[in-house]
Amino acid sequence: MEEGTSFLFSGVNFNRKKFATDFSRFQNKESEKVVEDSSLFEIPKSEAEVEAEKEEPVVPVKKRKRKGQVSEGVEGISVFKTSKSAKAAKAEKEKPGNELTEQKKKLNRQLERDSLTRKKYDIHVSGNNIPSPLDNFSDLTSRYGCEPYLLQNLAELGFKEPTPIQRQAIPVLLSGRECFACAPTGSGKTLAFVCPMLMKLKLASNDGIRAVILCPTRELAAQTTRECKKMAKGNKFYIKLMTKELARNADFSKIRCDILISTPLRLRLAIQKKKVDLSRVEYLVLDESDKLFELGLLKQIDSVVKACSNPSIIRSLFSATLPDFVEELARTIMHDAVRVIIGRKNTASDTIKQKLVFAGSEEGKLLALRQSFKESLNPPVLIFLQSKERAKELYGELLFENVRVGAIHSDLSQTQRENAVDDFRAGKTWVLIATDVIARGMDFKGVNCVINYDFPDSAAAYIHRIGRCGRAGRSGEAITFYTEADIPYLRNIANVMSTSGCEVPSWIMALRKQKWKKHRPGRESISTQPKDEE
Ligand SMILES: Nc1ncnc2c1ncn2[C@@H]1O[C@H](COP(=O)(O)OP(=O)(O)OP(=O)(O)O)[C@@H](O)[C@H]1O
Repeated sequence: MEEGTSFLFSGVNFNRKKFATDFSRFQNKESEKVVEDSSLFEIPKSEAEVEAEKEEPVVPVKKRKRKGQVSEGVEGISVFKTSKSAKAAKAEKEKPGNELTEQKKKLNRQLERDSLTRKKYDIHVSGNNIPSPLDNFSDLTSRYGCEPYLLQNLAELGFKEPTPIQRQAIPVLLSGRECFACAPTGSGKTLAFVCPMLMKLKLASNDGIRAVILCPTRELAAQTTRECKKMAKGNKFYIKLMTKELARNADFSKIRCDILISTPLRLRLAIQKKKVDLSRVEYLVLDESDKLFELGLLKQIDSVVKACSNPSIIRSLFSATLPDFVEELARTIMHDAVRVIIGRKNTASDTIKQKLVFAGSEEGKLLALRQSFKESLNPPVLIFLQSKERAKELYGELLFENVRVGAIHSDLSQTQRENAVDDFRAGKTWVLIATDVIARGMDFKGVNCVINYDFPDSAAAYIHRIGRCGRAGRSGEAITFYTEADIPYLRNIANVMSTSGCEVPSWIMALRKQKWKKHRPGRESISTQPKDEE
């Protein structure tokens, strides 16, 4: 099917042989018509159906049994029905009664422990037979045979304890389950998908690309590549970042590559040129998945997912914001996926102090910014604007102040963009003026303050922008300027603020909630020049 007309993931083949038992079950049900092309779509079950299934003995089919799959951790009583073959269940029945009771008791104790751990770390899960969360990183060895190099790298990075998303998402992925995960910004999602990936791949091989990570921007792809390399230190994996040059000219059949990290556009280009074979990919991650599922990127994602045709692939979606439509879309393509949510969905990190400031006008914003710099400039500071034109204007205004300022937006060359990020990371610049190009995923250590000079164009954009500070448990401050034009959308941001425990004036909470389409009002240019001189 040509990409232009395909619906997302419709190119993934239904493996009838592999799912023969399931398929025959569908065929037997007169009430359910199976449409061949939609076989991968998971139709949500009604409560009655779920209840009925509880009563019936479940056909013991293991759909995605993989080597080394561990199922010691379970969610709900269904484990007695689903995780054992009929033969094993019969044998178990024949065991002396007390042994069976002991096993059940043990299992129940484990379930209780899992549930307490999840409660403690605010982990919310749904799905069948969910593996137990990790108590600590050494569980990776005792439960999954993790190689020492990985634990050593974790220790060298100073990671003593897994973060909540790591506690649950790592065992899910290691058990061969697909997963969609939502956890706050700066909560360690990268390691949550990189660690199981390295453990699954075990060693470098000549088999071609076995893992793909897709990121929405080049900067994030480059950062993820660096993180992967850090975690893989001591193992000889070939980890490649898809550059423009590689996407255009490289023949991947001639390049050793175990793990490929790319933006969707570049990978699609390589696929179209038939220079990359993704049929052996065992592990696919869509990072910042809600961004990837936005209209502009959907076609590119579609072609990548189709090209990853290995039927036993494990796909996972990670983001700090997971709108319902992405979940719904994901459900239709993922098989027996586990959903892992940390805290409440679509909330900001609670370590960020958030503030709304009425700036009145564009001129007011500039005055407020200068004032705040004068009173307390606490670098590093990130300032977000709604367009590259406005980012350039503000850069021009601040350049001659006594502040070391940098800028990043899509009009800069690749090298200039890299330099802007590197200089900010190295502390050469104190203030980085940016568009949303770095709003997601970028991990700048120790950003103290994020200023939304221009009001964000969605609640998700707000959460990601301010999430550049307050990472990995550190505190941070987020200031959002607003003008009259932004007032209709204030309530949406106020909701995010109050959910994460920040105070919001009651008049804002009393505003009507708006259905929010992208909000990018025309704004006066940023300038201190009196208007008649312009
Ligand atoms: N177990 C851990 N202990 C301490 N720090 C950790 C741990 N895991 C990750 N980190 C650190 O936390 C920071 C944030 O991690 P990461 O960039 O993966 O966050 P994220 O959840 O992907 O954020 P975003 O939603 O913004 O993409 C990084 O600096 C990372 O090194």
